[in-house]
Amino acid sequence: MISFGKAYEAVMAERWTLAAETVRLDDACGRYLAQLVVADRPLPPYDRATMDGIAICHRDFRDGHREYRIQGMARAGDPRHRLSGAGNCIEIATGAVLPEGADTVVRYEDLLSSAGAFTIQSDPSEGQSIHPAGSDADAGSVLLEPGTRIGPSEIAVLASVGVGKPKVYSLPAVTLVSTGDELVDVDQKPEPHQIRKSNTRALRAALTEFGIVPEEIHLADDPQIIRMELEKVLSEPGILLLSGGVSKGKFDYLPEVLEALGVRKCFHRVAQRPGKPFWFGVGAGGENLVFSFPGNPVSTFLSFHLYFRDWLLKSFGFDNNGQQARLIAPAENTSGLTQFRLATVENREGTLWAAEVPMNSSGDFLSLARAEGFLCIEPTKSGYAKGATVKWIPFKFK
Ligand SMILES: Nc1nc2c(c(=O)[nH]1)N[C@H]1C(S)=C(S)[C@@H](COP(=O)(O)OP(=O)(O)OC[C@H]3O[C@@H](n4cnc5c(N)ncnc54)[C@H](O)[C@@H]3O)O[C@H]1N2
Ligand code: MOO
Repeated sequence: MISFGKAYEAVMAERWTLAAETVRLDDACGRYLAQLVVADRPLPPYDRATMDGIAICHRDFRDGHREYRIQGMARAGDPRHRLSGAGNCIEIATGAVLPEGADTVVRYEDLLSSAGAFTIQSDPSEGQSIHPAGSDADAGSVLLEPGTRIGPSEIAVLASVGVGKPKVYSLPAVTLVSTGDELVDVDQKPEPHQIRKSNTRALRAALTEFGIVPEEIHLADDPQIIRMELEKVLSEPGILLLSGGVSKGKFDYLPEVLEALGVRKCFHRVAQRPGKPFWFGVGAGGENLVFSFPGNPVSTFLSFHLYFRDWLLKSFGFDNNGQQARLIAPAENTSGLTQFRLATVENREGTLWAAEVPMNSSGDFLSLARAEGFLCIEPTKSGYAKGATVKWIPFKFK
């Protein structure tokens, strides 16, 4: 059995080379950029009016002009207009190009309208209500770095500079494997001695965060079938996420079958609770990583977030190991195992404060729905005072 720290390091040390592919912009949300994105022109590309009103030359105002004759109307989408002659103005819409010869915009609220003219009733400053060309970014400047997670705001940036098919990191092929003769599908009515599969459903849902659509198989508790099915999955590169069948039961065949199929065991059993029987290995040629999670629902769920999610983020270039929370109440852990305890958090002035959520056992998946993440409580003789800072593994995001 190895320590949690060593197990975590061993998983994170596994490198996975991510290829790149292009996707449609509308399919890019949640993916990770594999290219540099630069401004194709200054942003904004022209001096842009930020108010509806009139465009004037401020010198005219300084020279004492208060009434301005309307020379025309600049709408958003019009080519640049030209303002000429002292005491003239051009009406302008928000988003329109500032006319040549104008340097200031005065909003309608500060104007008195009369036939063919506007009178300024405020004291405008030179250059007001203009978003100057290039003030957000110069042409050629870097807007997004490779490794950036593409969210709605990054989509806006990509769209604005004309990247309609961004290059993103390819997603690893993932196969979800459920094991056990007691399991039936969600749409089946379980016999009294059966339960519905929930682990694979939860992991499939968790994978949507990354846009990963996994393959799925179920293995009956039969070593021959397990071997045959896993051999097929291992013949293609990819990640296997298994749940169940790795502890010490008479029907827990996975560790021996995986090794017989040439998957090198990196470790089996971690000094942690839940999740102790976790088995992790690397397939021949390094083309498969096998995360064989303990079957108890909380163990599978925790192990996925603790190991697989951080490993995947690391493959995209992120170190996700730094999240912390402070304990609302004192805690103890003299078990000698790293304990992961369910909790909810409250953000108080930028600091997360965590309150533990009771859990009956690692079979109590209902408790997951009441919590927002796991606290990592390392074993210690001295205990944790109220306010102590510990590692925090969130799985719900407000
Ligand atoms: N003698 C020992 N027994 C056990 C030990 C041990 O160290 N010595 N460890 C215990 C711990 S800790 C855990 S966790 C479990 C893990 O066992 P397995 O990984 O072999 O998992 P299973 O026995 O197949 O299943 C455990 C439990 O979870 C349910 N399960 C499994 N898959 C699903 C699924 N897809 N959806 C919903 N529920 C699932 C399964 O029905 C079992 O109730 O071993 C302890 N035993
Ligand atoms: O991993 Mo087991 O979950 O400690 O119950």
